[in-house]
Amino acid sequence: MKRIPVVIAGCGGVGRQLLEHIVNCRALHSKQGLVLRVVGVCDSQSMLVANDIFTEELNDDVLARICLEKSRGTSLSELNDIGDCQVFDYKEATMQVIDIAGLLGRSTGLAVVDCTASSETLEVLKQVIDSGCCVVLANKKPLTSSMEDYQKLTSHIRRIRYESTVGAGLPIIASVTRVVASGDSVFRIVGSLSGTLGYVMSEVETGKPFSEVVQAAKRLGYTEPDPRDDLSGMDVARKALILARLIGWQINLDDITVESLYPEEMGPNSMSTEDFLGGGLSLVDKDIAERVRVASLKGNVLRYVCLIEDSRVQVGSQEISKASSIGRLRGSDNVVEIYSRCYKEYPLVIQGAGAGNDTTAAGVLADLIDLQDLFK
Ligand SMILES: NC(=O)C1=CN([C@@H]2O[C@H](COP(=O)(O)OP(=O)(O)OC[C@H]3O[C@@H](n4cnc5c(N)ncnc54)[C@H](OP(=O)(O)O)[C@@H]3O)[C@@H](O)[C@H]2O)C=CC1
Ligand SMILES: N[C@@H](CC=O)C(=O)O
Repeated sequence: MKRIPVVIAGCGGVGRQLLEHIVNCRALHSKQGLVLRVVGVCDSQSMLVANDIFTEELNDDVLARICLEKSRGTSLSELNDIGDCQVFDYKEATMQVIDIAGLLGRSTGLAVVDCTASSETLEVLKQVIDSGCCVVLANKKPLTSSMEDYQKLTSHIRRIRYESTVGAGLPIIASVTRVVASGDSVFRIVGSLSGTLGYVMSEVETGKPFSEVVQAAKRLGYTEPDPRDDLSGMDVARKALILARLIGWQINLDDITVESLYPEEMGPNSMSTEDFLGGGLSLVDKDIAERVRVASLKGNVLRYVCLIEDSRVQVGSQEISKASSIGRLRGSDNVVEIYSRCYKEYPLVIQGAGAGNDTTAAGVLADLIDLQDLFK
């Protein structure tokens, strides 16, 4: 039986769902000769680590308790009674992950999974890669920092997987990677890459207020922790940057033209997420409803589109024909069209659920399993 040690950073919607998938897939993985050993779990304040990372793991009862307590808003630092593991504060946690990577990198190997929405994990992840260990990301921020950081993280390309950063569980990164690896050159990528904005745009068409459907998208687990990351277009810009870098473009986030759906004075420096959702956002309702109405008079719909073409990346709202592949999208579905030498006239098209904890965590789990050959 191959035993894969795993540390999971982040036990919010995606991280908890990943823990549940791991436990629910025990029998399936066992048939495949695999065991995923969760040796550590972190939140923003602390980390739980198995007493002996070589021989022990956080057992399934402990993982279930973590999921339950985190869903109630409890911090991991309060779970001192959980048994058979140690609790570290945030500063120690960072060192713990680096130490575990150092120790297991020389023996069995280790996979560190980033299910946070934080930029702070980048430095640790670079060290994890340096230690010979693997990284799996749902978090886009480490890959959308400087070009230098990106190159460092992807310097051992077999050790990193990040399928869920673009299109959640959809095989977009895998497909683009295969196209590029075959020497086929991608010259255009166009799509709708936000589950939140896809859902919001298709729901406002039915007459619901924008502010109401944004709140629903948050409840459904589609949005980023602060939905302004979605509504500002920055989350789509990050996905676009990941794709552009994957096809070989050496660009940064500030090279991308991004349209925000709310005014700058409602940004995170001016109001809390609660105030934004609770009041600020409704000020945008009228404007969006009017844009939807005008588009509809022409047989069009409003969609938030990502375009990578001619050395330019732009993301923003567009009036688009109802009959087009993007115009037909409903709910949180994403669609992406990839044009290349081999897919010149008729693009390679990938479509399906593009957000949600279940599909995102499933994508992360599939990435983990994909790394199995690197473990002893
Ligand atoms: N939801 C979706 O549909 C998709 C999400 N993703 C990505 O998945 C990631 C997670 O999303 P989601 O689960 O919804 O987010 P949540 O806000 O629900 O959870 C984030 C978790 O990360 C923890 N955390 C924050 N900072 C740190 C840190 N520095 N070190 C360790 N842990 C930290 C938080 O801790 P605490 O509990 O203490 O606050 C929390 O447990 C995001 O990057 C998102 O973009 C990607 C594709 C789709
Ligand atoms: N907030 C994102 C989640 C996936 O990356 C989205 O809505 O697409």
